[in-house]
Amino acid sequence: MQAVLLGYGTVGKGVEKLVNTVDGLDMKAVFVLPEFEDLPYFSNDGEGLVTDPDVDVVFECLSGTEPSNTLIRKALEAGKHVITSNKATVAPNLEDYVKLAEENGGSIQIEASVAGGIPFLDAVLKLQKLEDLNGFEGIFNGTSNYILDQMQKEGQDLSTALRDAQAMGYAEADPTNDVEGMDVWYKTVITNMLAYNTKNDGLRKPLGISKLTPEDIALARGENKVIRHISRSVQKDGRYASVIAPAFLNRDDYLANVPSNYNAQLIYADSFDKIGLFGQGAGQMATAQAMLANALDTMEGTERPIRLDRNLKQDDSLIQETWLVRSEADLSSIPTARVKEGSYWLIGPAGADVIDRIQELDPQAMIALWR
Ligand SMILES: NC(=O)C1=CN([C@@H]2O[C@H](COP(=O)(O)OP(=O)(O)OC[C@H]3O[C@@H](n4cnc5c(N)ncnc54)[C@H](OP(=O)(O)O)[C@@H]3O)[C@@H](O)[C@H]2O)C=CC1
Ligand SMILES: N[C@@H](CC=O)C(=O)O
Repeated sequence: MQAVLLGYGTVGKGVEKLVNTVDGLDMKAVFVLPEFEDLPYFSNDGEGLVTDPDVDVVFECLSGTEPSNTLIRKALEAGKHVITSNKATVAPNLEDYVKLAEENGGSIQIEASVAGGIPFLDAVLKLQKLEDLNGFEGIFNGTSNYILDQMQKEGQDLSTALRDAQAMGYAEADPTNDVEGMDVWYKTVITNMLAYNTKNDGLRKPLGISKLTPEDIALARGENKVIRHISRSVQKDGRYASVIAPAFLNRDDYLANVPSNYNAQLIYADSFDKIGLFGQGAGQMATAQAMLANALDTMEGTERPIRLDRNLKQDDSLIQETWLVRSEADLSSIPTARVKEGSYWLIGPAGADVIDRIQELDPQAMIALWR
C-alpha cells in the first residue's frame, strides 16, 4: 500500500520511521508547509497528495484544525483510509468523517487521538460491542501529568515543568490546550461518542491545572493525597455526563500512582466491573506506534467500525462528587458547602453543574474533585 503523511513534526517524523519498517507499506510523500529541497517526496500540495489515485492510506498528524479538516474530508471523499492523531479536528467532525468513509468506501481510524500509545479506543470499541458501558475515567494528558508529578515530587513550578514537557515532545503546539484542559476535552468528546455510540451532544468546559498553587500542593501532602488531572464520564439509562478537573486522590487510588507523562484509564461495565489500561499517553514513538497499529488493521482488513447512531443527552446530575474549592468568596449560599480550613471549602456530594454556581460567585476559584 502507498501512504502519504500530513504533518512533519514530532509525531509525523515518528510515523515516517515506523512506516519504513513495515513490509508492504511505502511512504510516497510528505505534506509540509515550507518548500523542502527534496521534491517530490516533500510537497506543498496537500490536496493533490490526498486525492492521488495511487495513494491508499493518509496519515494525518498536523497541528490545528486547518488545513487538517479540509484534507481529511478530501481524502475520505476520495475513498482513502485516513489515520489521524489530531483530536482537535476529530472531536467536532467525527460524525461527518464516519459518514464520508461509509459513503466512499474508505475508513477513519483515530486510535492515536486519545491516550497516545495506549490502545484505549481499541479497548472501548471492542468492549462496547456486547453491552452498554457504564463509563470511564482516567488521566488523558501526558503533559499535565508530567507537570503535576514534577510539582509534587520535585517542587518544580508549573512553567519550568511545562518547558521540560515541551522539550520531550509531549505538549501541544499551543500548550494552553494541555494546562487548561482543552486537550482532554477533545479526547473526552471522542471517547464519549465511541463508548456510547452517540452523536456529540457537546460537553461542559474543562477545569485545567493552571489554578493550582504550592498552597494546594501543601494541602494535598498534609492530607496524604496526590493531585492528578482526570476526566470522568458516566452513562446511565441513555444519558451521560462528563467532568474534567484536577482531583485530590488518596494515595492508594489507581490514578494517584501514574507517574511522569504516563496516562491510565479505567473502563466500567456490568459484566467485567472495571478494566484498567496504563502507558505512554504522549511522545513521538508511542503515538506513531498507535497510528501504525491502525495502518496494520487497514492492511489486514480488520479496522474496528465506529457507530454513532444514538442520540444520548447530557445530564450533569449523574456526576455526584465532593468538590474542593479554594476561594476568597462566600460560598455558603451553595447547598452542602462548608468551610474546610482557611479559604478552602468542601461542597457536596453535588452534581457537575455546581461548577457553574461556584464560578458565578468566584470566577477565579480553584475547583477540584476531592476523593
Ligand atoms: N506529541 C504528542 O505526543 C501527540 C500529539 N498528538 C496530536 O498529533 C498532532 C501532531 O502533534 P505533534 O507532532 O506533536 O505536533 P508538531 O507541532 O510537532 O507538528 C505539527 C506539524 O504540523 C505542521 N503543520 C501545521 N500547520 C500546517 C500547514 N498549514 N501546512 C503544513 N504543515 C502544517 C507543522 O509544520 P511547521 O512546523 O512547519 O509549522 C508541524 O510539522 C497534533 O494534532 C497533536 O494534537 C496526538 C497524540 C500525542
Ligand atoms: N499534548 C498531549 C499529547 C497527546 O495527546 C499530551 O500531553 O497528552
